[in-house]
Amino acid sequence: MSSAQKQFDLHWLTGQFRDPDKESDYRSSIKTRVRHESRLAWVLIAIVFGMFTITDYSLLGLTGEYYLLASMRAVVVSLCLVLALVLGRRGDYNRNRWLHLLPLLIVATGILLIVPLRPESLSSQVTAAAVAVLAFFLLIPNLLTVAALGCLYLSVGFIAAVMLFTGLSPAEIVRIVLLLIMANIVGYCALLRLEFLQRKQFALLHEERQQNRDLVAEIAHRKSLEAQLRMVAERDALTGLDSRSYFMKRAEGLLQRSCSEKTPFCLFMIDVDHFKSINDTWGHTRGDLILTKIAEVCAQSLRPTDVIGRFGGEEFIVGLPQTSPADAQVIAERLKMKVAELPEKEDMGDLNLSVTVGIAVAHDDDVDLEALITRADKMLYAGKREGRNRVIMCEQGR
Ligand SMILES: Nc1nc2c(ncn2[C@@H]2O[C@H](COP(=O)(O)OP(=O)(O)OP(=O)(O)O)[C@@H](O)[C@H]2O)c(=O)[nH]1
Repeated sequence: MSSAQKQFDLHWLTGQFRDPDKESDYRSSIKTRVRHESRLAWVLIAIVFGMFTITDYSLLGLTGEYYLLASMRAVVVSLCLVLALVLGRRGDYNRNRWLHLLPLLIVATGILLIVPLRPESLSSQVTAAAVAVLAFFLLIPNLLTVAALGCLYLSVGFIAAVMLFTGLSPAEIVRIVLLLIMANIVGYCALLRLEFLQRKQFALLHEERQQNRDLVAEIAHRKSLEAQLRMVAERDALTGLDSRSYFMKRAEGLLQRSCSEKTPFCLFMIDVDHFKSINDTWGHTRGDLILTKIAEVCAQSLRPTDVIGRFGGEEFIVGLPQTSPADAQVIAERLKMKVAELPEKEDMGDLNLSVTVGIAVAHDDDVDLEALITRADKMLYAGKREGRNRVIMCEQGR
């Protein structure tokens, strides 16, 4: 049996969940309904019990016996109304289970007291007792165990009262016993079935809610995985800049747009000079830090409309839409200067941190990003050849 099934396993005798926590959850979930229905049931029972004073009057008249009976009914009715009020506010199968038993005992006692007071109307009292047993089980909201206790008290008490106060023959008493046993069995089985059905319904609802919660959690998990995957695909893990592929995608779009809007577009290839010797001298961790700082400086110096990515190793790539060649030159010079002024290199002795920048300018009908990159790359290597730490722009006429 799976743990979920075990959790919703029901006791065959009481119809309750075997798992106390689950049973407590169920009882809490029906608390409001139980309070409302209990109040209604006990008000109705008080009215019905009280109305029998009219039949008592027609049978007995205004005799001492009638007054005794009427007073007893008045006490029972008052107690039922008080308990209806209390149950309406504090009724709870979890905490005040025995409060639900109290009105059953009071009404049962009322029924029992009628036996010695009016032994001549025993046949109608037997019917009333059997009906009361069924009502205890089926009409008054209660736990099966509590209803069964109330009915046991009524049935045993009724048989005892009959034996003590009516002088019926043993055969007639056996008939009454059988009738009450039958009423108890029918009521018990019906309420047991009801308890099973209600708890199974609760269990199904609970399971459905759990499945919904699992589904929501699964969706959130998948979304976060998707975001992580997107992050891995779009971002360079070391610098946080666009990855090469994501840069290409974005730059492609910007280049197309510049072409259709006939606005200038420039591309930088930036390479850190003598980076191998930085790694060799200060180690790869320091080299990584320098790369991160250069990336930061570059990203901060650009406009939000520009795109920057890590092209590979110690090489960065920048796309600048709506930027004239003259402006591109100024921006590249500024980037170069800012890298040279990086504070991170201050404790690195005589390190002269510098970058070489190759710039390519897109022409009006130039939509080939790869070709633009190749041109910028050529400028970059021209700059390297010419001694590094410089900005080289390709000739306007390709
Ligand atoms: N720390 C670090 N080093 C890297 C990374 N990617 C590439 N490198 C190193 O960068 C160095 C690049 O060296 P080269 O291609 O010879 O170029 P260079 O030394 O910068 O010389 P020039 O480009 O000609 O000025 C290599 O030693 C790579 O191992 C990285 O992510 N972190």
